[in-house]
Amino acid sequence: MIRFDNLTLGYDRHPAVHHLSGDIPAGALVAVVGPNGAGKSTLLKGLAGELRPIGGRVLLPELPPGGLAYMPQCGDIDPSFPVSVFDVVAMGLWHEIGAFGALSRSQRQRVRDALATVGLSGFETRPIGSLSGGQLQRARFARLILQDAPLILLDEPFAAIDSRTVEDLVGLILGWHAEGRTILTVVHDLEQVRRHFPTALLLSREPVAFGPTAEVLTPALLARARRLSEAFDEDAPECHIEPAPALGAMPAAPSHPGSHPGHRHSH
Ligand SMILES: Nc1ncnc2c1ncn2[C@@H]1O[C@H](COP(=O)(O)OP(=O)(O)OP(=O)(O)O)[C@@H](O)[C@H]1O
Repeated sequence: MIRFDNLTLGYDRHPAVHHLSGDIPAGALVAVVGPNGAGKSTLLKGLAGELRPIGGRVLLPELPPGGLAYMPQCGDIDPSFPVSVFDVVAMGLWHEIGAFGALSRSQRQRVRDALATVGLSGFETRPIGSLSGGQLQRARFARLILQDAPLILLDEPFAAIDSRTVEDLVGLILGWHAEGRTILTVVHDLEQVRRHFPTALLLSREPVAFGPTAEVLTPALLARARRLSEAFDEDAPECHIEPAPALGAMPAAPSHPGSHPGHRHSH
């Protein structure tokens, strides 16, 4: 389970996500939606530990090494770096082999299997910079397959990707969900969310709703998110609004035997 406890995240004390409280149950597949600038990427950065909270905290379950996989929108792979597709994907095994370890035979086979799963067999020796946008996204997913993390955070994984590749990548995500992993994905296309994601978190600087997708993506709640986003004062000096109530629609968190919430990012 992930617990948000009055979490406020931002940059130089300018808040981007205000007073988020509530629980995301273990095993949930959550689409994070909201207008541009709503704080979706900021929330994922906060969860990934890349951003310290301005206030409140995030509680994550105890995770094994490499147990949190975070795929930012971009910037995690430098296409000008002279490295092969195979080597980039093999980085998903870093938590098993360390920074300078050599791959065993079976690990090399797992890299090839992950490439086959995303439809990139035959691309092993290609320089990473020679891939198209969709092929690069497939390679990033292959790396995630190898990381094998119980908690997966994806920031707009379908941006500028053709519909066939989106379908393939959604299939992978649904497979991870069926395996019991917890997945939060920023998605812009609300039709995709309605079709594939059982739960949605609607953000607009502050939480608007969380729960079953059909109850979150209603015209009234989407309009409220738009209004909040338009009314937001970018120049507000620092966090001053009152805490929002905890999100009532958040499903109760199931107990998770063997997991002891670890305190992270407290402020
Ligand atoms: N590194 C940064 N430094 C300062 N402000 C930032 C930084 N990154 C984001 N922001 C601001 O925080 C707010 C939320 O941005 P964020 O990227 O989280 O929104 P988003 O919902 O992911 O938007 P989009 O849908 O456009 O990707 C915006 O006002 C943005 O300008």
